[in-house]
Amino acid sequence: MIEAWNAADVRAAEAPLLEAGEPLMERASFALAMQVLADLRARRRHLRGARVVLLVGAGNNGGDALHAGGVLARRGLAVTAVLVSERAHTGGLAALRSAGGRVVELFADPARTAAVAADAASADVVLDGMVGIGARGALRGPAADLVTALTDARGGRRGSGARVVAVDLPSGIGADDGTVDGPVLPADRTVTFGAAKPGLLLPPAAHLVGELTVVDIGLSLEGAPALRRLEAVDVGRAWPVPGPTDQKYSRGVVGLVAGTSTYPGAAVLSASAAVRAGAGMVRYRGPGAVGHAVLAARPEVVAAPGRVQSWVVGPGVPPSDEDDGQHGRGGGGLAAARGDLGGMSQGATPAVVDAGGLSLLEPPCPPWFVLTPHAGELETLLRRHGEDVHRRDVEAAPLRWARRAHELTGATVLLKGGVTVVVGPSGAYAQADAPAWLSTAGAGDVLAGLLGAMLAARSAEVVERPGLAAEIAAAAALVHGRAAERANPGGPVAALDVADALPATVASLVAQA
Ligand SMILES: NC(=O)C1=CN([C@@H]2O[C@H](COP(=O)(O)OP(=O)(O)OC[C@H]3O[C@@H](n4cnc5c(N)ncnc54)[C@H](O)[C@@H]3O)[C@@H](O)[C@H]2O)[C@@H](O)CC1
Ligand SMILES: Nc1ncnc2c1ncn2[C@@H]1O[C@H](COP(=O)(O)OP(=O)(O)O)[C@@H](O)[C@H]1O
Ligand SMILES: [K+]
Repeated sequence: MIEAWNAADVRAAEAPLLEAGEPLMERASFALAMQVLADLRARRRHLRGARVVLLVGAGNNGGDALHAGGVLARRGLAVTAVLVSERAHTGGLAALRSAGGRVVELFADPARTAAVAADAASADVVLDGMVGIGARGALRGPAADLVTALTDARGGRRGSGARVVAVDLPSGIGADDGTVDGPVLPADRTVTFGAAKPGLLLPPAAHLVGELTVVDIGLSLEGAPALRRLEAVDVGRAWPVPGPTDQKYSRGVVGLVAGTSTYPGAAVLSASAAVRAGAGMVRYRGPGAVGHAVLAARPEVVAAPGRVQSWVVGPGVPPSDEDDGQHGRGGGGLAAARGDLGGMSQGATPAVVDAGGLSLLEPPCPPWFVLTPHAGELETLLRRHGEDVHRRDVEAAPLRWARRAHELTGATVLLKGGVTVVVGPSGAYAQADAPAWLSTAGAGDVLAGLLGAMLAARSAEVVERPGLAAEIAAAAALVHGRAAERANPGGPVAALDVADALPATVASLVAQA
């Protein structure tokens, strides 16, 4: 698991060590230099003569870059520091100069910005040390102009020309929330110190981080992290592997309220995913014609009422304001979902509430209800609660708005997207496991069925431990993303293929753990 800590927590953990005279900056910058050397060795035969440009701001982030530059210059690399501010870390500057590094005072001669950017773009490595966790707001002044010019000089493409290594974080991102309010230089790698910061894991900033390296500088961080990211081993270890005394009811029954005559496919996809994820049983409850389609695809599904350990409500059910009255026919669709959800809020059965189910919610909900909106659906849900928010706001600050939805409803919220953000009563997760190929119709229905099966398997525990639903939801996002990758590595996937890849994906996660 990757744990990410807010800037204030990192500073608080640094303070006593700095007071005790621990050389934190030396540790950080040495590790940074070693990472740069390792990356260079992988790309060229000789290090001598490789060109490194440091972009250096006024604070300790610039100090890290300058000290690392000193280490690299001593190894024979040609290092140039570009100062974007009048002030620069004194010790770092002295270290670089004594190692033979050059210094360009860009702040004193802004007309040179384009030329400096062109030179940096053709170097082997650019270290972005303009600001770290001490930044206030978007980059401004010469730093902002240099980033804009350098992004132009690289043709806007990451991976072309100089390799960009961000020091602690790509300068200008919101360290705690991943917001991007101005120019930011996209990194190929980010070397972060002490602990990951939430902004490195959250979109939109997460897309500018590249490969993430966390350097241990000896901080002891206390309390709960601001954000977590599950890794394969966490999910494999927690997977409910059946034992010799298990039977279908102990493994969990998923009740599926999904699909209408207009959208029967969603029910098929959710049912397939729940069956393929190892549910003990899947019960379908919905319009008869849809039930026939579900049974034709998955004969394992049972269309009779009975015991249920988790509900999945809403895939393929249009929101209530689109309901034209036909969806309630045949004892299924919206009418069934509405009746079921009302009863479920009172009971103690976990539920996944997706798509049209979201419009039926009547908060307060228990934390074992997991809402699974995409950004557009979250906009609708939040606006119904009086928030003046648009989809673009949700996309610009997903953790903030997922958290708001959790506060407003009481439910656990899984916000779908390229990075899936989950917020529950004891913390938040950000999962980035899925290839972009997964953004295809029906993928969300598969996630709903998969999550339903995972909640059903640990139904009683999910109700007892308020934070568990979020952990399971984050795990479902990981499994979903990995199944998409497994279904067709590097290429397009269809939603049903993702469901079909679940058994092998789960087997490999369990085997690795
Ligand atoms: N305290 C320490 O000894 C350690 C600090 N570390 C480094 O120190 C960094 C934090 O250092 P600081 O607290 O000095 O802060 P930063 O270096 O992140 O930035 C602060 C400086 O940047 C300028 N600035 C702020 N916002 C700006 C903006 N929007 N546009 C342009 N310039 C802006 C201000 O002049 C300010 O002095 C961490 O990110 C990390 O890289 C690491 O070396 C670990 C140890
Ligand atoms: N750019 C992306 N990269 C990776 N996964 C994505 C991306 N965009 C969306 N997804 C994932 O694809 C799925 C789409 O779900 P959803 O929007 O509900 O589609 P549908 O309603 O058609 O099933 C979600 O699991 C989401 O997290
Ligand atoms: K930086």
